[in-house]
Amino acid sequence: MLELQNISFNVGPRKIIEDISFKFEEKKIYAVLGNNGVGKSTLARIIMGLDGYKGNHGGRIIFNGEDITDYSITERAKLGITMAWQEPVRYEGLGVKEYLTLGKRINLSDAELIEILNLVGLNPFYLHRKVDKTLSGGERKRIELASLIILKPKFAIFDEPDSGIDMMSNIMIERIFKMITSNGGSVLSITHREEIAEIADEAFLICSGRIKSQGDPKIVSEVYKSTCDNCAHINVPVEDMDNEVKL
Ligand SMILES: Nc1ncnc2c1ncn2[C@@H]1O[C@H](COP(=O)(O)OP(=O)(O)OP(=O)(O)O)[C@@H](O)[C@H]1O
Repeated sequence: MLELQNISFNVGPRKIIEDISFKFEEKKIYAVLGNNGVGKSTLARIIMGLDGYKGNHGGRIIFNGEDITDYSITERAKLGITMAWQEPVRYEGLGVKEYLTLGKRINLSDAELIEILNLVGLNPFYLHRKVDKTLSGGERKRIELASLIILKPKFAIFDEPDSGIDMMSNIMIERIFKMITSNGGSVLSITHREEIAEIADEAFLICSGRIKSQGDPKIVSEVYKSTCDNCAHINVPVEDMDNEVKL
């Protein structure tokens, strides 16, 4: 469904991502694990086609048989490739209901909207709030999650899905992911938390820009715990690892 072919990404002489290939299948949940600075978010930005991360990774990205390597972020969004952004909510001042239904362009009843608000941990009262500065950061993020679910993405990336949100239980995160897969999408969740990775159907572990382990999330999570805690490879450029340079 979405295939990464030989993706590499350098910043100056430093290799951030080193020849990553991976096939994501339809309606599945994936998790990427890895310590700080190993290249997880960089990979997400490459998939999204963000400025500075498009056309300079040497590989190809294929989505449902279409080569989207040179597509802009907007063209990818039109195909349903999306990301839960860290700095959510763009339309200040709109009512939550208008915001979630894109100004009523998406036809959803109040009952359906309330069900989605409930899924992200907000009570029905929020339907009558405004998307403005009176919302807390966590509330904004939950509303952004609700809007992402409503858009029925084909490929949704969550960078630390619970960041900035208290009381976002694993069960809640799992329900959000499963709602997306039941609508026909796939999920890629970037996380440090093994228990969130274990929600996935398949996980992979990145170490210094390379896939170090992939497969059953419980096994990948074990590899993560046993080899990445206190790892000296955090932020070490790949070429240094190759030369076994000690920090
Ligand atoms: N455009 C860029 N310019 C300079 N350095 C970059 C750029 N993009 C990524 N990096 C560097 O690449 C490395 C990997 O960054 P990335 O954000 O992908 O890490 P991560 O695995 O997501 O880490 P974290 O868990 O801390 O979010 C970091 O050292 C980062 O500073």
